[in-house]
Amino acid sequence: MLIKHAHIVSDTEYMADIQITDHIISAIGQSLAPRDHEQVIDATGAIVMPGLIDVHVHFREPGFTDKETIKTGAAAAAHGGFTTVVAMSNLKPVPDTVETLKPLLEKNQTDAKITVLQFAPITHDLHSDQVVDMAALQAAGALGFSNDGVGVQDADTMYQAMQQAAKLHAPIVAHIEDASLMHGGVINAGPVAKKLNLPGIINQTESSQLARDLELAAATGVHYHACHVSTRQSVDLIREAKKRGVNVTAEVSPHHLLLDENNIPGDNPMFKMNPPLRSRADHLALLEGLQDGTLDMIATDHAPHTAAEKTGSFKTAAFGIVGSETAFSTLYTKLVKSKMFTLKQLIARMSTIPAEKFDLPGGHITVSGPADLTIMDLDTPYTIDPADWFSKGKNSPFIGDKVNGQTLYTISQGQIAYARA
Ligand SMILES: NC(=O)N[C@@H](CC(=O)O)C(=O)O
Ligand SMILES: [Zn+2]
Ligand SMILES: [Zn+2]
Repeated sequence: MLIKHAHIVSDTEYMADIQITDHIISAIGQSLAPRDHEQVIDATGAIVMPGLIDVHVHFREPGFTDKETIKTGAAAAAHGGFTTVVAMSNLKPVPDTVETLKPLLEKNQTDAKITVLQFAPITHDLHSDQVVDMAALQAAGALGFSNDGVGVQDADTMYQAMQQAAKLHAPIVAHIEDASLMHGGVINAGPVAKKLNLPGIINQTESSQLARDLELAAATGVHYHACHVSTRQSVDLIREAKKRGVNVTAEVSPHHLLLDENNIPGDNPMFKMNPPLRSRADHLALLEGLQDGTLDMIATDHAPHTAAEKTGSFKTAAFGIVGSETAFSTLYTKLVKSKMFTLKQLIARMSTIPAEKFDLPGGHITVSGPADLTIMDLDTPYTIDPADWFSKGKNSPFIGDKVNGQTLYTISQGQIAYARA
């Protein structure tokens, strides 16, 4: 395959042609000539960036395939420009043994045109007592360990898990939530919760468990990754922990970067997710944390649910929104076009940095590197419409928004995973 007239935006920005042989970038140069029978893509007017990488998606298979399957989730990710994703393990059965993990890993390969990697759980059945056999699950192919969906409530369980993971050089990827502080909350504790008469979730539900975990991470040396950071207190704790050398990385979701509780238009569960949209002050702290590197990367927390689960009230609807097919366009439109971030900074946080921190392929456009590339049209505005999506989940607060950033091609391991018709 030959990509002509590529405006490459990676570590540096320049014009070149890119030649792909099998799954590798074989040449980057000026006026490369097509080989016999070579497929030629003319990228004139678009940008070519390293394929996006999302370390936090929910594909719901096995167990909840009315919400999403590996096939639909991976197609949605490819449509969003992602060439590698890492899937969470809040599934049924939870892949907490080699017997349940193996078939899932196989299906991640066969049903996806992009690279789908997998976290195994930290504990059996996501309960807070018994740590899984991490060595066996890692040997079977798990990238790391996460109980995403629920916090690990017992400190000693987390401590033991971190000790095991540290030995294996495997990351602990934490959904940080002290269940005893939830009190049935469904929205951020604050003026909007009061106005809508809904039970609130205080910031300390997240930050108090994060403080515990950072102490345990410091003691064990494990690579500790904080999922969907949502509060200013968490940003402060991570900034301080990094200063003293704790091996911590953190992600923030597009919705927490783009919205806060003031954007919630009444009791509409399209705006319900865990952790919730926080205050304006929290929102600004997350943007600042992403800017200064306290928050390393952006991850979507793509969380599809059925239409029935996302209608009605905040009180009864499921937590979570989809993100794969809107992340790049919404972030590009609101953060880059407004000049808050440069395009290079956004791409670093959506590709280069997650690749580096989780030791994943891609993140750069280089000769001999993997042919994981996304060709993106930044010029043509369009309106976000779930009818265009591959995901089964249509639960998004961004429906109807006018954005720029439309994927033309997603090329994963040298193969076209998505092409705009
Ligand atoms: N984020 C959510 O609101 N929901 C996620 C779980 C999670 O990411 O914690 C889900 O699995 O639906
Ligand atoms: Zn979570
Ligand atoms: Zn999640």
